[in-house]
Amino acid sequence: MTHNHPHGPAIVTRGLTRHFTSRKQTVEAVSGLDLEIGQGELVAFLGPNGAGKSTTLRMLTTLIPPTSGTASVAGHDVVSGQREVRRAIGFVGQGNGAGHRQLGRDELISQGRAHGLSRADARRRAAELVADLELEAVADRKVSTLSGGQRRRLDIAMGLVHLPRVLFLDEPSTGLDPQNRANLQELIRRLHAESGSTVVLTTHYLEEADALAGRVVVVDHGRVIADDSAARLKSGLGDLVRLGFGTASDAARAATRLSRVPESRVDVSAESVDLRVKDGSTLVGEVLADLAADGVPPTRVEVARPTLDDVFLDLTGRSLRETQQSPSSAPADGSTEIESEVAA
Ligand SMILES: Nc1ncnc2c1ncn2[C@@H]1O[C@H](COP(=O)(O)OP(=O)(O)OP(=O)(O)O)[C@@H](O)[C@H]1O
Repeated sequence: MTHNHPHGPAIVTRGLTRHFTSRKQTVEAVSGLDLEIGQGELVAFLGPNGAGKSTTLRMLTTLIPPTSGTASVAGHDVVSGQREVRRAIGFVGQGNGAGHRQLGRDELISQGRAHGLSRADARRRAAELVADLELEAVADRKVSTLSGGQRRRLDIAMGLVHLPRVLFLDEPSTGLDPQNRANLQELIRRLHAESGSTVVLTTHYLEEADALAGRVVVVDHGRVIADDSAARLKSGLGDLVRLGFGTASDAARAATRLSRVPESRVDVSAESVDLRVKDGSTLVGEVLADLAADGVPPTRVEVARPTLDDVFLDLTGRSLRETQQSPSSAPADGSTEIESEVAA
């Protein structure tokens, strides 16, 4: 399943903005989004509930028009070239696209027919997708009997029936258990690698953005607040060395000492001092020796690699985890955390 792409980026937005007015109140769901996504990129839009991720996707997939600004997808304007955009894209929304008493395979065939394939081509395409996405166990069961994870896989197959050049997935793994979420992520990764399609997904799972996307666009209050690879976003922040002390005055003395560490940031809170510094795990030995020499050895030390949540916290002053409403919110997000107790 590879494509011959026309030249130019897959997605370009300029000042893309969408307002909603309800009960005389105007909500600026997306405010002046400027974005360029190249062909073949896998991009995650990461942000808390209400950040504007779905609204952005709904504009890019021509479901709603922008209030102002422009967007083009696969070389076509989302307003004047709505039909062409629709032909070029696949969209898997938050709800289940498949939800009938039909068999999974028949759903796929119907979808192919809806995209203008002949019956024979639709059958062939459905068979291809069943094989590619390993949907054999799903294809000959009624859609209504499938588990959440199986339905999401079938939904994705439905979005791929017409070989879209750009695939949009709105919160593909919301509501799935960790195992199904991991399986789905693996499917998306493989699909992206094999098809060469551009894939844009939204998520509020930190570990999903971290694991899946070459590029993470962090969105908050309708604006892009960061846009880079997860690795670069995190390395820009530095490791966190958290030191605990017996008393607040020891912590304050240690903080004064630590403020001399080059290219670092020090925050004191009661008996605890946070040192943000690149290569914290390498530096920690030196830091402990210095503090011991100054007569303020810490009673507790933790070194944590930065997470995308730390990036979000640094940018907004809020934790993405705290802003999540999902009850099945993600566990640890792939960071390694080394913790060691130091004898007082
Ligand atoms: N049809 C609508 N009418 C009024 N307000 C809307 C409408 N759709 C979205 N909004 C508002 O726009 C803002 C952005 O919503 P959007 O659904 O794009 O956020 P999101 O980042 O996708 O959130 P979630 O992660 O919860 O899906 C929110 O304040 C939301 O309440």
